[in-house]
Amino acid sequence: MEDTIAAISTPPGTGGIGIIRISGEKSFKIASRIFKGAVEFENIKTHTINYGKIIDPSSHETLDEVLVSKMKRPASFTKEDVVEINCHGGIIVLRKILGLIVKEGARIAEPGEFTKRAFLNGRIDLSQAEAVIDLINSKTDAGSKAALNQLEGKLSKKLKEVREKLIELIAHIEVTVDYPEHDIEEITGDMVYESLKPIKSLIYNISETFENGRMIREGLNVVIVGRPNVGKSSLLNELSGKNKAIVTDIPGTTRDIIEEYINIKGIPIKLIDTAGIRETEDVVERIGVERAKKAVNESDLTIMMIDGEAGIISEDIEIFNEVRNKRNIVILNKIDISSNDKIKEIENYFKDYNLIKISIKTGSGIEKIEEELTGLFNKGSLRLNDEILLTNIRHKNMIDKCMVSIDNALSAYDGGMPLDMITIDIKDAAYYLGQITGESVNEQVLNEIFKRFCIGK
Ligand SMILES: Nc1nc2c(c(=O)[nH]1)N(C=O)[C@@H](CNc1ccc(C(=O)N[C@@H](CCC(=O)O)C(=O)O)cc1)CN2
Ligand SMILES: Nc1nc2c(ncn2[C@@H]2O[C@H](COP(=O)(O)OP(=O)(O)OP(=O)(O)O)[C@@H](O)[C@H]2O)c(=O)[nH]1
Ligand SMILES: [K+]
Repeated sequence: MEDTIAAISTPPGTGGIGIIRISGEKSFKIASRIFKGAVEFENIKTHTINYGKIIDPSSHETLDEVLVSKMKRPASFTKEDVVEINCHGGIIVLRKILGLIVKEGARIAEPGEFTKRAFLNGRIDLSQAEAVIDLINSKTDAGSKAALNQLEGKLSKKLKEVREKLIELIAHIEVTVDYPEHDIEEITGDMVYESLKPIKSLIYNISETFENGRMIREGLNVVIVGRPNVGKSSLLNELSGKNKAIVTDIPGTTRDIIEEYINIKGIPIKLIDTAGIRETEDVVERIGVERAKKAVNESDLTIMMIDGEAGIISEDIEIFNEVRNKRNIVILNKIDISSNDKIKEIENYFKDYNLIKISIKTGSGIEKIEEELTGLFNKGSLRLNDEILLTNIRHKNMIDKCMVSIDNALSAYDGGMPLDMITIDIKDAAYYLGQITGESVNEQVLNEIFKRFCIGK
């Protein structure tokens, strides 16, 4: 018999209500021992919520006044008998009740164990279980929508279809190879080739969605660079609408990297304000400079800022040299106090680049930056509702391995290999898809995945 598991499923700390969840064969028996309400627990109807008290049967001490829900298997999250106790939120009371439940025969659940059981008992597949983690951890609206889509099984459904097609193909080849005398229609190399081609393009298309998927999950990485005092911190503050970065008129006040998540039309953007890329004798600042260079290398876009009042100086050019080969936009700031000559000079220097003129002080031009940022993302049209989106690097790796296997099968055919050799690659392809849905996944991968969950999930 599987252990009966229990955990506090609400976040640590004080809240209005705290929920303890119990799952497994003993959960109803345990609840009967500790719950006293108008109706005996065993007579409570499944999927109802009931008022009563939690009383320690050995000391007769009342621990809390609660609402208890009963969910009879298999119609529960884990597909096991589940009891949920809604307590008053204090951690002391919650721990006391959890202790009592353990004394009565349950054990404390490991992180993610409820969800792991939901997976092992077949209620959700592996990619859906992973979507639960993503949903919990999502930082933005778009990120949580993508996770919810995955939780609803859109990705799984597609991949299962493809995997079934591959398996049918393998079966057909095996019958052809092993029982040539049977009167089923024999499969030819050409037929295998023709079946694999559309699968390859489908897998390729799914793989391609990862670029957007990653951005949705993690946010677009945007790094702001420029020499001291051009207005980097001011821009970060303006775009984020908060006052996180320190704005001063002493050059070099941004000594380190400041990160801020913002949301423009539902698109998550991680803005990074740097100390500027430039050589310096100051040790503290030099570390900042190294980190700035690293941030630029990892960014999806860099915003290079120029001070329109001061015009271009050699330091601007040095900084621009670090980012000119990256995806970038150039911002001419402080147009409110820039002379026409300086503006012309800057326009001329950056005539082959995307130059946006703004004044953070007056607010002019800021919306052009926002358009530029959202435009990067799927050319501005974020269609999340019905699209499959790969957001998980593990899934992306498996999809790519699947693609390589299909490619190998196709080139094995081109190279005149016999059908039974080609099936080896097709089997690999099916195996990799199964690694995403959990149909061919091993214990170690499972443990890796579920340990990322929080306790009580
Ligand atoms: N109190 C509480 N809230 C919660 C959860 C929970 O476990 N407990 N969930 C946990 O993550 C999420 C809800 N997800 C759930 C998904 C399926 C089932 C469930 O019982 N499914 C059954 C019966 C469905 C039905 O009655 O139609 C099934 O699929 O067989 C429960 C919760 C979020 N909120
Ligand atoms: N007139 C005018 N002043 C601005 C504008 N944008 C920023 N400033 C001012 O320029 C000064 C420097 O701005 P910051 O945002 O601190 O510049 P920074 O690039 O982050 O500076 P460091 O941290 O030194 O690298 C502040 O006094 C701002 O108020 C603008 O559009 N017009
Ligand atoms: K600053």
